[in-house]
Amino acid sequence: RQTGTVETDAEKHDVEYLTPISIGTPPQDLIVDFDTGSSDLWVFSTEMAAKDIKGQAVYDPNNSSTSEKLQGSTWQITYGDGSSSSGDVYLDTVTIGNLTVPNQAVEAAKKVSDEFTDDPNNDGLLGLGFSSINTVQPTPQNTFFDNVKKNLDTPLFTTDLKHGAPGSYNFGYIDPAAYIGNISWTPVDNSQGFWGFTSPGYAVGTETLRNHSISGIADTGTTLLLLPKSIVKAYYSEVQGAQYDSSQGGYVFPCSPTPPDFVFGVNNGIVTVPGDMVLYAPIDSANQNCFGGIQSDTGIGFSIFGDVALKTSFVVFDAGGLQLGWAAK
Ligand SMILES: O=C(Cc1ccccc1)Nn1cnc2ccccc21
Repeated sequence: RQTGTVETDAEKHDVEYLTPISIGTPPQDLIVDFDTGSSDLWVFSTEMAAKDIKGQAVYDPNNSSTSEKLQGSTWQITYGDGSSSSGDVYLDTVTIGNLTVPNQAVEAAKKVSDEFTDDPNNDGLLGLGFSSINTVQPTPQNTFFDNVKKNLDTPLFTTDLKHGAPGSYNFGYIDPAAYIGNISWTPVDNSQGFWGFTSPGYAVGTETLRNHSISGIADTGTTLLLLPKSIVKAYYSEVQGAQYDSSQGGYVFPCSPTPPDFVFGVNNGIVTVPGDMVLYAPIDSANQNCFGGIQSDTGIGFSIFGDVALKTSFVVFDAGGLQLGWAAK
């Protein structure tokens, strides 16, 4: 039985968290976005057109003595923000920290959309969602976590994302030094392939929790906290000068004073998103107005507890108990 840990670095404004992995023999090092909101492990590869690669590291299956083409298999994924990629599939050895999976499905990109080409630091994605939504055809493949979990002390991983500082993903154990107080546990609905859960309510600032069921997913691949329009309006009604700016595609408000905290329930506990985390990023060079870290989930069909929510907490993604644990830190 094993456990593992790997450090993840926050990009500017914590827009994404990038984590090192190794693929093949000899090991090829890439840095990818660990994404609990999807379930494909795909990487930039030597099968792509040179014009679509701008600074990323690429996986070369021909340079790995352990790669084996999964004949006839292809993949194609489109994310909620419209970005997309596609290609073919190899089985190869993948190592994260001290954990190795010998025959992991590695999805080699042949095409990626501009959002990925224009993100030089990101060499691909490692899905940590449920394997039921893996896009490989004709036979969907297992995620790294699904393949490694039989070797783990316990089938869970934890996230400890931070604001503008390296965080960590741990596999197979809960580090008691990584959080304070108690872990609030809530059941996971994985029927859509996501780490879905329902929060019982929310509060703005120091008010008492309002009963309002919020069904959403814990998604490290989404930057912001995307909530029902009514809650977003209630929150920004308490932020001086806040307004919906269609040119920015969301609520913006003066970067000072610090806006109120946003609190959401997890079972009988609460998670507090400090006001200064709702100040997602300045939209002008004078840093006068800021884009909000809380925006509407309209059109998605569920809420998304992205990095703005996750980086406030130590979160346990427990596939054994099919539950999520949230703790302060
Ligand atoms: O796509 C989204 C956010 C989103 C926006 C609008 C509707 C639904 C969801 N997150 N995401 C989760 N994993 C991702 C991977 C790449 C890009 C975005 C990714």
